Amino acid sequence: MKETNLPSVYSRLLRDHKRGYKAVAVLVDPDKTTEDQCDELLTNALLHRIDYFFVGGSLITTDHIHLLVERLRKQDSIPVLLFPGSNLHIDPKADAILLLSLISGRNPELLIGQHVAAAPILRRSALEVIPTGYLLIDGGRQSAVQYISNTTPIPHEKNTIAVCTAMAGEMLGLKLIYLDAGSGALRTISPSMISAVRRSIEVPLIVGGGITDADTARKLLEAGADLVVIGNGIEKNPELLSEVSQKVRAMNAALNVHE
Ligand SMILES: CC(C)=CCC/C(C)=C/CC/C(C)=C/CC/C(C)=C/COP(=O)(O)OP(=O)(O)O
Ligand SMILES: O=P(O)(O)OC[C@@H](O)CO
Ligand SMILES: [Mg+2]
Repeated sequence: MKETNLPSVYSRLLRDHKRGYKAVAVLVDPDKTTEDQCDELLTNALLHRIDYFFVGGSLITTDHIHLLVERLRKQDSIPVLLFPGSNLHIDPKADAILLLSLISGRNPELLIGQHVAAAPILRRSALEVIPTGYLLIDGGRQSAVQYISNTTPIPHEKNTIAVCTAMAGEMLGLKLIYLDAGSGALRTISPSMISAVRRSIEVPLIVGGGITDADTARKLLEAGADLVVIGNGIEKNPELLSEVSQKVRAMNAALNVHE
């Protein structure tokens, strides 16, 4: 791992969860981001004090994930986390990897199979591995993850299924729960599902999919998410980054929780 003054990524997530700090991650899709766009995004993210970069996609067809990770890691304050669609998306230069297990689905390859193949590579790397229970929730249209993973998302309004799945993931030892409505979702995860899951687990909770305005980000964080992830929304409207950051910083200030 790079020499840095930051605590490890997971201890930062856990500490922030315990003190009620609300955070924002920008999802960088290697297929949709040129090197110039990446530099611009980095400048913007530093200016507006975004908390994390997630790098990944369900399918990556270009080969510059390594270049992007390298560029994003030219700074020390925003950790770069791999958000992999498969075990082909491992870059040893990132700070950490969300080792996703797709626990809402019943595809053994994405529950444990790919992890077996990835294990020796991860062990040899200096990447911080964060075991993550990944739940795909219906977001109103078929997402890339749903198609690629060949799994059925949890229905939008079935909070109990999401709660029991998240609890089982936590009991199995997963250190984060990620509720994803899918990239470009027409509707985000509902605040009621977020609060129900929040009340049932102790580990930090990540929520993403279909967030296109700052007020929605605020509502999902208020419902109990610790961290919201935004990809398409910022790709389509770069101003959203500063809007969300302002809103979330105001929330943290009102809660008297400091960066
Ligand atoms: C064992 C390792 C290293 C990896 C396995 C990873 C697993 C189990 C993944 C689960 C399912 C999956 C395909 C998740 C991908 C999540 C992701 C990176 C989504 C980002 O959005 P896209 O789906 O690429 O959206 P766009 O269509 O907007 O590009
Ligand atoms: O691109 P969006 O819709 O913001 O989704 C982000 C992420 O949660 C998808 O896996
Ligand atoms: Mg993608």
